[in-house]
Amino acid sequence: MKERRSIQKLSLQPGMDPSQSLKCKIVVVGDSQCGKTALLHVFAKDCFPENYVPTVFENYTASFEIDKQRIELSLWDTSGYWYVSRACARITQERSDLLSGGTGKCPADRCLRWASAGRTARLALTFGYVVSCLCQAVGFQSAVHYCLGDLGLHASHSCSPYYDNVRPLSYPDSDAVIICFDISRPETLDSVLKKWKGEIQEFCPNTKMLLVGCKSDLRTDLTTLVELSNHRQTPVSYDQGSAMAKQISAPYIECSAVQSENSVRDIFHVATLACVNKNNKNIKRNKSARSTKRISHMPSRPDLAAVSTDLRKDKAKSCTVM
Ligand SMILES: Nc1nc2c(ncn2[C@@H]2O[C@H](COP(=O)(O)OP(=O)(O)OP(=O)(O)O)[C@@H](O)[C@H]2O)c(=O)[nH]1
Repeated sequence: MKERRSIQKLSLQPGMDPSQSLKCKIVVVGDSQCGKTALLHVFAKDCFPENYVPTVFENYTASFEIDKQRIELSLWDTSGYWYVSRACARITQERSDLLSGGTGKCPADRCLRWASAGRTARLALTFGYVVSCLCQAVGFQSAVHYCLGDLGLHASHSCSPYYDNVRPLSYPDSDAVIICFDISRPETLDSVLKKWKGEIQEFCPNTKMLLVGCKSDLRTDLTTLVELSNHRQTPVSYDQGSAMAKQISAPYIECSAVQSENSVRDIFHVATLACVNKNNKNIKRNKSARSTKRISHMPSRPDLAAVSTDLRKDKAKSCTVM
């Protein structure tokens, strides 16, 4: 796991004691290719990643300064591949006809053979390739719909792929979880209820959630609009995102990692505030042992409580949240 550090834009105030800095752990989840890595990269590294590389795990560090208080952020990027083995198993079982003629020479056929052999982790990495082969057979939208379909409704942990076993390792001791979806792919918003809310409630039920609509620039992108309208779809509206956020009792924020660094900063600003407020509440509960199912140690951080009120004021100044 690589560690990246950035404090470029976030300097300590003169005279401030660095030992006073607070620590927050923020985990970022969401469907594959919805924009998690770009979000983190823009915030922590100040640049938009040019090439898409599927994430297994990445760990970033950055620091934030709010109202003269320095806050060290530990940022965890996770894999969005959760439906891979289900999708591929389903393709294997039901739709091998789509790939008929495959004698082992067709790459998709080989991928499916891997699936049959149970090499789901490896298969996950080639999932995009399977979809692209399906695209050739049945067209893009059908392939995507087929692979995503209503899998989430039926997904259970007993048949979850490799990444579903690995991702929960990120959750312990998290102060906030950012659930991302892609504004240009409505099905990724559906996954918030089908997948992410449940997973977070299982592994860290007391952790604050934030819902983030990524790629807001694509809401008005002509190609995106045409492609979606061909399938009688539209980009996710602000109101739809906001309604989902209400359902999961989370703040809602949108951003474009490609167009607006400020929108990305706002997200981490709000996430940091959520962490601080959460710890403040924990302290008020008299450091109660109401920790999560799999979190055995949640350090008490009285210093977080001290700045909580100021940070709330700061939030009001610079962020627009629900
Ligand atoms: N137009 C636009 N494209 C974006 C934005 N953010 C990310 N992308 C693109 O979306 C694709 C996926 O981005 P990632 O950040 O790697 O997605 P991810 O959620 O980390 O994906 P996994 O690692 O598979 O879970 C890449 O091709 C990015 O260039 C954005 O704000 N606007």
